[in-house]
Amino acid sequence: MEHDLYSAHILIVDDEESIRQTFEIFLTSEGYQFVNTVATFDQAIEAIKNTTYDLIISDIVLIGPCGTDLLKKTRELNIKCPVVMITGFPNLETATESVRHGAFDYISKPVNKNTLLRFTRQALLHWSLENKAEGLLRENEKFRRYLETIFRSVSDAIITIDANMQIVQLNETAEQWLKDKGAEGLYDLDQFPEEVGMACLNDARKVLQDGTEVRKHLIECHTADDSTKIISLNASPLRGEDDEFQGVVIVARDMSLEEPREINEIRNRFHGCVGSSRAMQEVYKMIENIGKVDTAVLITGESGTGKELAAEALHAESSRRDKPLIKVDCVSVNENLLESELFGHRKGAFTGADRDREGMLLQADGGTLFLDEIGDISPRNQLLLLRFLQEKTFTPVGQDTPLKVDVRIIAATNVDFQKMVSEGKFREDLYYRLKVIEVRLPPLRERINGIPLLATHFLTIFRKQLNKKIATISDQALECMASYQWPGNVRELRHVMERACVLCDGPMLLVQHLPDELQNPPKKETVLQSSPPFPHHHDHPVELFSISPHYQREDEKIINALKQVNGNKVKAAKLLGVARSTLYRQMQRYNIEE
Ligand SMILES: Nc1ncnc2c1ncn2[C@@H]1O[C@H](COP(=O)(O)OP(=O)(O)OP(=O)(O)O)[C@@H](O)[C@H]1O
Repeated sequence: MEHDLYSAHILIVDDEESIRQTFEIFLTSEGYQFVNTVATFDQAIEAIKNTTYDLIISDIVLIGPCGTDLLKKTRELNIKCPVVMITGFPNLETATESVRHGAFDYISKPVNKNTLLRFTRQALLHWSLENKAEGLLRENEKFRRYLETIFRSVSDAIITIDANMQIVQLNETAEQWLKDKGAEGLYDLDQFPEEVGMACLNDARKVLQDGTEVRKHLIECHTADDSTKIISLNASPLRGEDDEFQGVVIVARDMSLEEPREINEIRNRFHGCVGSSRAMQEVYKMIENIGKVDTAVLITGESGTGKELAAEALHAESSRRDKPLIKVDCVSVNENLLESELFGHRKGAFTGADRDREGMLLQADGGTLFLDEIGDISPRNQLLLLRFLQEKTFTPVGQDTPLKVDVRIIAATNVDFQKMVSEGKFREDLYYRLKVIEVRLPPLRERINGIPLLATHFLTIFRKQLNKKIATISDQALECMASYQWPGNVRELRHVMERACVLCDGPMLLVQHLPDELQNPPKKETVLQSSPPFPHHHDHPVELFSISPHYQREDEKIINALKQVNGNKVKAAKLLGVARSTLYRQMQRYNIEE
């Protein structure tokens, strides 16, 4: 903020040269970088038209039209920056009058340095706060429009009812459900098919009484053409700012339109993503919903969690799917070249620019631009990107006129953005603009239920690639995968599976084919390995190390095997299906005597 104040543009208007000079010196010596001075009303108007000023300081008395005329003219030109008047004693009346006309304040002559600096600072602080408030308003408006788009575009009927059971709002789908349209804009629950109207009324009353939601109320609805529809209703209380009850929102879904998978709800794949964990179901649903709207999206998640795959899925879910998806890895492009890479350049714009170059934004016109590792871009590129998001226009390096394109931006990062913003490394305004919609990809350790499916997916890929006959993965190997922390996430799992497939020559992928760090998970987690790690239903967190009577403890298993073969470790290892080295390690770990 302090820093911004000094880069403000200040215009001094005074017909006395000595005053102009003194004011300019006072301000520039304080650190203000852009101070311009003019002598007359006409010169001031000319200056205002050429430059956007943040503050105008004008003498009331000028040769020709006066300072108050200048004030009025600026307002006519829709310039809202603060105007401070300078006045001599006889003109005090005019000065107070000008404040009534919208001047920020006035200073009486003679003006000393401290007074000038104090007024300048106050006016600029006020202006900066006002701009910030306006920015927030604009953000709010954008968010409102975004919600409205969703409200309009969803295929569920959304009905809002006030505390008197009167409909206050319907979305388009709900309007289509009305059997009798009635007078424009006036709706009643009676206008819906009878069963729907009644169910809405009853659910709304229940919400009103208990103050809690009614979820998945399934009703039959008999239509005019004698078919039966199944409608699922959800009713939630609508509360105002101070939590007081304002009504009920009912979301009704025609289940007969649903694809069977949505009733069943678990999806194992979504575009290129594989994963059945609950966390990934949320991600799929989110991508499906936001694919349809055009807002910028920020994908966050640790390295290797599938951010690029998510961006591809988002593009495929959008109406832009037949247009290009252009990907830029912001860290792999040289910082200085990124600007021309994104925005393009004209021949001769810089040394080495020997011909015009079309930037990625232009290539993505009509489609999507995926900016990977956006946290790493320079402040200048952050600014240019912000401008593009605000205005949808950009200017290639070395060109005067801006170009307009229709491109959706999807950005991804694996760094803690909020921290970068608070450390001043990333622009807050750009951050907020990007994060209106955020898709967070959970790290692999938070979705261990999905590991068997992913591992099998990679097994299928590499088995084919390497021409192997590996049919499956042992439960113990899966247990090791479940208790590992996966710093490299799915990418690391992919590598682990590739390596294991190379090493494995039998029909089953075993613990011995896994890297050491997976075979030896941290001590506390290896005390017991008993129940199978993955229950058949995927939607409950897995209890990895509970004791089950059907499974022997690992140390007992080893002792028994050793007993059976009279302590012969080669034979015992074979019996247990592990490498001899693994057996030695396990014996050490469990303190089993030779
Ligand atoms: N859900 C998934 N299903 C199948 N493969 C996946 C999944 N998630 C990630 N992968 C695979 O893991 C690797 C890394 O994925 P991706 O490049 O999308 O991750 P990222 O989050 O963009 O990584 P980084 O932050 O390092 O750029 C790729 O080979 C990708 O195909």
